[in-house]
Amino acid sequence: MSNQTIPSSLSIEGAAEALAAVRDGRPLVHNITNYVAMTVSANVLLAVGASPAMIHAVEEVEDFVAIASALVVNIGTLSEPWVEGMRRASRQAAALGKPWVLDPVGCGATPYRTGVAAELSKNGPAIIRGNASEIISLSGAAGGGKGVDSTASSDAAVEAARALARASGAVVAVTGAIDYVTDGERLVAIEGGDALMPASTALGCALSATVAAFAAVRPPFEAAVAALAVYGAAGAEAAARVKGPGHLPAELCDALYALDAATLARRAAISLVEPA
Ligand SMILES: Nc1ncnc2c1ncn2[C@@H]1O[C@H](COP(=O)(O)OP(=O)(O)OP(=O)(O)O)[C@@H](O)[C@H]1O
Ligand SMILES: Cc1ncsc1CCO
Ligand SMILES: [Mg+2]
Repeated sequence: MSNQTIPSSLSIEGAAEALAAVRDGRPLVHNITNYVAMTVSANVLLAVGASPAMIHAVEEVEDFVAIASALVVNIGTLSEPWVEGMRRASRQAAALGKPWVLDPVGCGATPYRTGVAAELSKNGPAIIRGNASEIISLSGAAGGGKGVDSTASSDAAVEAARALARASGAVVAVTGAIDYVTDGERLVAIEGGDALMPASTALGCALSATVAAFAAVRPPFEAAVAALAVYGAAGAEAAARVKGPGHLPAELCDALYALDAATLARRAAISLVEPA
């Protein structure tokens, strides 16, 4: 991996500037997310400097999208009334030109979940963020997962991510030991985080919400790269302070809140993989 030719908007300095733009702008982020992730996602968004709202009623999602700066749709604990809210919110975001992020939680685990994720992916998400199993499954490739935790490495999902980006028109972020962002042509790798992170539930969901906050202040590709670098740096910083996964979400919020450019540069790295 080489970052000799990385554009400044995709650099660590670019990520620090994007974080400053989130803190300055305090974007209102509309979340349709799962019961498990709601509190940690809201706390992570507050810690990063955004303003979260958890709004899923079919009766109000379109009106809320109209006042929000970005939307995240996470299918973690889906049921039909929620899915209808997801449909309406995502269509409204696309119609109003507001960025929305799809987190296809557990895609591949059941036909219903896979079908809903595939349907929503056609509603013009700016970014799709998932773990390796979810991205492999949503791309239509064989080898998707069983539940909400990944059974594959992010390295094994890079080709699926590229295919999904081309098919959906979205920027695709696939996370794991190394995070990757692709628009079907460019491929960027982000190093950071810690192996303890998957041992604490919904940190990926809160990451997708963070990606939405960055998409409110930057174009999708830059937003995804910056959000992953910021989150990876804060995750590594937090993991160094805890004895186990229990306090990781709280330490992650503290690390996001305090994150400065020097810590970001020390704890995360961004490299342009393609074009080489
Ligand atoms: N082995 C690892 N080493 C370093 N960081 C990791 C590792 N695995 C995951 N992460 C980090 O954890 C965060 C969440 O990514 P992950 O792929 O675990 O999401 P997820 O499976 O969707 O999580 P969840 O469904 O529990 O919300 C990302 O910032 C990612 O970089
Ligand atoms: C554990 C769990 N189950 C449905 S959503 C969720 C949060 C992590 O994806
Ligand atoms: Mg997830």
